Amino acid sequence: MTKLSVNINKIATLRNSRGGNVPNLLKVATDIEGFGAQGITIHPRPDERHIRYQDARDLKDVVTTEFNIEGNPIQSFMDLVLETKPTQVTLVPDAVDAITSNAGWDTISHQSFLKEVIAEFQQNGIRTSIFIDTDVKLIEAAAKTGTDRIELYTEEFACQFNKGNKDAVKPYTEAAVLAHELGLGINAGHDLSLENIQFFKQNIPNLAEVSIGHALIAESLYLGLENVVNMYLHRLQ
Ligand SMILES: CC(=O)[C@@H](O)[C@H](O)COP(=O)(O)O
Ligand SMILES: NCC(=O)COP(=O)(O)O
Repeated sequence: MTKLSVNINKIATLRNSRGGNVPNLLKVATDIEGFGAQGITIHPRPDERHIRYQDARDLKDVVTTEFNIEGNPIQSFMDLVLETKPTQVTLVPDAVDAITSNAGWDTISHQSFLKEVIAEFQQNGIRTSIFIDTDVKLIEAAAKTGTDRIELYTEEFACQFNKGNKDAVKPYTEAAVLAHELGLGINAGHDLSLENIQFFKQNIPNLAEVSIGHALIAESLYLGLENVVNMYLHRLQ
């Protein structure tokens, strides 16, 4: 079974746009769990443009499924994760000014740094995952960091799938086979959607978890619009 961890960054984006507490991030997380999702993912960025560090602290007491915190392990992020002790930390090498995550780790040149931070998280009972591209050498080097899992960075797959190029899944299949042989757990995420998720799942052996946010929230808005417009019309009769 592949677990679905819902990334709620975009709920925080919407909340922050008005400065109040609508939508209520904690209630949304609880409801998503109630609807059956097996995890909640957040990606607090240093500028706190969506998820705030305080959200991570508040969610810690609310999330009852798998809690996954993603981010670049700068000192403030490390302190937050060690304080909140989520189920899993996903390390992402994103620049401070990145609009969204746009690269996986170079696990060769950052090998000793990754080893060090991964060991610290694991000593504190936190499962680790590394956001990574499909390159064989990077997967082999990831295994040497001691990480529990990798998260395959799926933007390129999603982009090619959208253009009708289904062969784009092949490097992901090969990376997953190799990762499994090396004893790594396999997660995946970025731009996964209702359109591409079934095909991706069918082609990736041992896929433990996907984290999905942007498309899932956009699809929820769209699929919910008819219902809500009609509820307003009913109240206006
Ligand atoms: C690692 C990853 O792919 C996601 O966390 C993605 O970066 C979502 O972050 P944003 O919501 O800030 O785009
Ligand atoms: N790790 C990927 C994630 O949490 C969500 O990415 P996206 O669906 O918002 O692109």
